[in-house]
Amino acid sequence: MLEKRKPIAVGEAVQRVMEFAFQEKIEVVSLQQAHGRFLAEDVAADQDVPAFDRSPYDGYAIRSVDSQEASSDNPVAFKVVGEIGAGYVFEGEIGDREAVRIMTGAPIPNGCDAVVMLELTHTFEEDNQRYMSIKRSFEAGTNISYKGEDVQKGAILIEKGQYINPGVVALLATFGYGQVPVFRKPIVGVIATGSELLEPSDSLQPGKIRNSNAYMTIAQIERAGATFKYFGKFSDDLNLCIQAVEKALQEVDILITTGGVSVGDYDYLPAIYEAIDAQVLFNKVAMRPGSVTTVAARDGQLLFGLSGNPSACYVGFELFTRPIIRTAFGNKQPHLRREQAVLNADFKKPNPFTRFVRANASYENGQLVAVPSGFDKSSAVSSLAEANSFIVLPGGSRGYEKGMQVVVLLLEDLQGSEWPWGNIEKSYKS
Ligand SMILES: Nc1nc2c(c(=O)[nH]1)N[C@H]1C(S)=C(S)[C@@H](COP(=O)(O)OP(=O)(O)OC[C@H]3O[C@@H](n4cnc5c(N)ncnc54)[C@H](O)[C@@H]3O)O[C@H]1N2
Ligand code: MOO
Repeated sequence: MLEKRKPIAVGEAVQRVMEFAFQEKIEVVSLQQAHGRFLAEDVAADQDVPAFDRSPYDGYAIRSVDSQEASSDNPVAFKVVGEIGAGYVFEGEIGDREAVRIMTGAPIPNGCDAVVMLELTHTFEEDNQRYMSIKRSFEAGTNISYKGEDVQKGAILIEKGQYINPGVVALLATFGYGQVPVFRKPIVGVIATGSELLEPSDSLQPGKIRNSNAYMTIAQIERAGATFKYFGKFSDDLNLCIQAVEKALQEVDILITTGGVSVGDYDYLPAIYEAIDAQVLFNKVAMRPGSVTTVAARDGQLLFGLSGNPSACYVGFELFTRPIIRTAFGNKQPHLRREQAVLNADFKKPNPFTRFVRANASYENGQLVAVPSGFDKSSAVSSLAEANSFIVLPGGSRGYEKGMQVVVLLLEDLQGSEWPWGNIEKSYKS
């Protein structure tokens, strides 16, 4: 049994977890299913884009040399010798003062080197022949989208590990990826423990509370990009919990439990880890909230014992579980993005341990400004909805004042940070 708990630094705890980073696994999905996934190989351009010189406008393709004498006093007429829409190729040859009617996206006919926008032309017919005239000259290259002007063949366009956003989907489609290799999502199991727990649609009863952690954690798992599997809530019964954990471990890559990690009579997590022969990596971290966060490993699987207190559970997930999920996606920056911000409110609580204050960070006059998002206790649920960041307040101080420069960790920024964040636990004053 775990008796004495010695807190370790947050940085040390993160490192112990990261040593269990996954072997990346790859699967192939259809392009329609690729959004929100992480690309498992570099995408190189195997063709130029555009693949041929093309017209960016509806108008007439001409040889610029034929337009040189045109002016408002001296319109020059061109014989219209053909028409070409997007998707077709003009096969003919064009001669002196001849033009081809061309649509946006159509390839520039051989011999032509400029496109005149339709609005700048006048058309007429003579002897059943169509003509168009212009009142000014055009340089060679006017209104031509050149082959390769967007992307040149051979360029690396997207690197392995990149999050697939709608723009990446467009590139994948452009380069022929009907099927896309992506990193497999780890399956993260969730078990809530506590005899006090009701499910969200249950009516409240004396002494009971609704289980918010399981659903919050499920949402965090999805935000991190993984798949969840919910095994339900279990009352504080050691044998039931051991069975539930064993069963869940057969079906998941990572298992999260919430609650039962402290020192209460019914806090069974330490006993569960012992019973299933899991190796505890740490069971106390010098942080608030989430000091009780416990992580264990068995046969390469990680078990996250997150706190029952909602804010502590939330913070434990973001600091320790999220980066493990992100490394499974080949992400070299799996940790929350670190930024500097101005603290926009006094924070007068003494800080024995490094504090991760749920906060709202936004730009004001080009400066990132962070303000605590509500009630600051590890039991708080109300401060989470508005939180898009954590303000990091290193331990060993009696409080912090409005206007100070602080480190913030951004929760919703897809572009993470590398480890180390830098020593975020170091006092701001020294
Ligand atoms: N004597 C000590 N008591 C406590 C210590 C300590 O060091 N010595 N640590 C405190 C700290 S810090 C925290 S954080 C909590 C952690 O407790 P547990 O993680 O063991 O969680 P529980 O005791 O099961 O529950 C704590 C709290 O959270 C509520 N809860 C539990 N599950 C859920 C859920 N799924 N959804 C919403 N809320 C939940 C539960 O009812 C309790 O109120 O321990 C301190 N105690
Ligand atoms: O684990 Mo607790 O969150 O330090 O309050």
